Amino acid sequence: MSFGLGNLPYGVFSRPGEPRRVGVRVGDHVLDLAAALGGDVYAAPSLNPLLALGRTAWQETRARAREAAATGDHLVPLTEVTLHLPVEVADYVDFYASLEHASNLGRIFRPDDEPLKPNWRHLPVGYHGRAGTVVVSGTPIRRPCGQRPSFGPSQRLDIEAEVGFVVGVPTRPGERAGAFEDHVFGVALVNDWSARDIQAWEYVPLGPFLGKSFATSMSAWITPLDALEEARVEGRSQEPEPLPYLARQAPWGLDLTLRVDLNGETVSTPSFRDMYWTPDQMLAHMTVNGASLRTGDLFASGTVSSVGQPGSLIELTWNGADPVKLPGETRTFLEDGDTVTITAWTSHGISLGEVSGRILPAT
Ligand SMILES: O=C(O)/C=C/C(=O)CC(=O)CC(=O)O
Ligand SMILES: [Ca+2]
Ligand SMILES: [Mg+2]
Repeated sequence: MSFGLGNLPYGVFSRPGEPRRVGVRVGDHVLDLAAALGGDVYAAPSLNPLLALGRTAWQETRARAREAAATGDHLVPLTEVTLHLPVEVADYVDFYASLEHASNLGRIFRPDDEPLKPNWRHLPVGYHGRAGTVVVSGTPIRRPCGQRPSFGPSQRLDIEAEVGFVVGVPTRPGERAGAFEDHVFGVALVNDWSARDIQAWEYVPLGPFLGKSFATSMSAWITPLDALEEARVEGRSQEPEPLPYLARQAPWGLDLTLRVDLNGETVSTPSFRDMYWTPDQMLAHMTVNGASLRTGDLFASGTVSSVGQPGSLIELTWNGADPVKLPGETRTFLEDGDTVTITAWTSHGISLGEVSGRILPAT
């Protein structure tokens, strides 16, 4: 069964006319944690109070949720609930950790330069995104307007299939993060919607801004790290060897296969296993300067692209030169009414749920 007792991801749900509360997905049901376990932490409208409690409490909650799920009580059919943004997102950071994606985008955006800038193999390159525009899967996405450079609706609206990491335990200013599993609660699927025409014009020299800040979608379900134990793998080998603060202390590569569906047709199946930088290295890098973490921080891997299986349309269609074929039509970039759904699985059958969104016309 999908979403069996080895999975048990967390989300926030409501029944009609009732307040939001924390739930755990069990098959096609939501386990109402406040009803099953009692406690204010689960009656909250976001996972943040639970996130702040730390690893021992996360593991206790998981063990108790598994027992409760097995009894069959307090299970609400998914069809009777609305799912909400699971996390009150504090800060949002987006990395650029796929060698294939970074090389492809370099070739497309900067054809006269080396595809990878000299820093790329020395640190996980990233930028700060806009936490306030992170939306839950299923939220419609309005096509953005902006300078392309003439003003108007984006004509190159794209997706980025990513894996996101939700921070539970914060750090104080000046303090570096400790072990990955002591800070990171779990994993989400992310679609970092990107207006390539706006991006290409605005990004020099400071990086992405309005081309990516209009909306970022995340899955309704956050998979706890403990559900991914069997998917952990050594990261890809790195040359040159990273500085000591970036040294991997434990295997935090993840054997996940993503699937990108455009209007119901699978267009790519990138592997997260092939990422160059692993999420523990991203966390270490993000805090090495003393920048503090907050409960609810979300950091995403950057586009997950592997050889022949890119996580964006700009790569898949080579900037529109080579359209993808769908039944009875083709696509370069997204059209109004298109729906993109990203799913992911471990090789052991743990599902990371989905992140989905449909494009609405510009206003
Ligand atoms: O190479 C560039 O100038 C831009 C790259 C991106 O758009 C990628 C980005 O947002 C980070 C990522 O998703 O990997
Ligand atoms: Ca991105
Ligand atoms: Mg975004």
